[in-house]
Amino acid sequence: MPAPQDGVGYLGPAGTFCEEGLRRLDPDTAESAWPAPTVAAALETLREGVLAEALVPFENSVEGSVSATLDELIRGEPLVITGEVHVEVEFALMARPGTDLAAVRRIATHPVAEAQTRDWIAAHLPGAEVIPESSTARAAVLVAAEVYDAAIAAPLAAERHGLNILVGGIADRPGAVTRFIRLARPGHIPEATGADVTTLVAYLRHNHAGALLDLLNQFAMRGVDLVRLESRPTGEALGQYCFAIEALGHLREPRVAEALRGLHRVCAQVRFLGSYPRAQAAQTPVPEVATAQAYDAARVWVERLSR
Ligand SMILES: O=C(O)C(=O)Cc1ccccc1
Repeated sequence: MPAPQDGVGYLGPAGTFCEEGLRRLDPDTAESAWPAPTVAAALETLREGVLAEALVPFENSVEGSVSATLDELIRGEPLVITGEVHVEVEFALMARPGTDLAAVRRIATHPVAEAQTRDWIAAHLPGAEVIPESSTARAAVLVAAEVYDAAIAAPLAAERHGLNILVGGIADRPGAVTRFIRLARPGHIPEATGADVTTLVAYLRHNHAGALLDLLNQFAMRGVDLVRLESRPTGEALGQYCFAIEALGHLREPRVAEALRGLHRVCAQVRFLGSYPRAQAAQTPVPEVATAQAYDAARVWVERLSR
């Protein structure tokens, strides 16, 4: 199935957790959305201008970053995040009708799902081999095609691909949440809501003592709360890293804009990856000294002084 012009893509095939996320975020477009074979294919199609938007996994509460997505955002042509959705994932072991648990030798699944069901597999299927696939639903498709004995995927995938659930709820830590992000080409920034997050990638200018502290200070000095900081290899040489940063607030809030100006001064390079509403829509508390009014009053004061 080719990607629809100006449509929405997601990590497919049908029955992924990503499809569940899209249904929650945008039920109207979910029906006509394009199931991309990989995260990279979804983003490439978006960059080529065929798709208008894509929804891909970004982070999991147990496993951490989905590095395939983060690295694509760090390295490829710039894209921006315009929204996010959190999905509570439930893992089930599924097989073709007629297969019982004792016959399961080869299990396919996505690496994030494998990491969250490892203890269960070791306890219940100690001899089984686990094979990574590009998505949980792709694993289910390959079980239906008799390539593997069983898949670990969402119950929705069993429904979509004619499999039976052998055992449900097999997560080692129940209640894991995956965060999916909605991506577009740069050009549109959602309005500030007061409950927003800004995502960036920054490269330090010099590797001197305190370089990372200089970067962090840009946020601390402006009362901007960081909610994620992660180093990723730049891919250029061993020991060279960039930092993926997430801060509460929106580019159009003065304290965030000031922090970004500061970053621009102290960093070798900064890539803006979007300001968008948080999935948990609690309003971000802003210190009195960092409100838009406080910044405005300070700007007016300096302007007056220089007249
Ligand atoms: O493979 C999927 O279904 C995805 O959407 C990616 C994923 C895999 C495992 C946990 C959360 C998201």
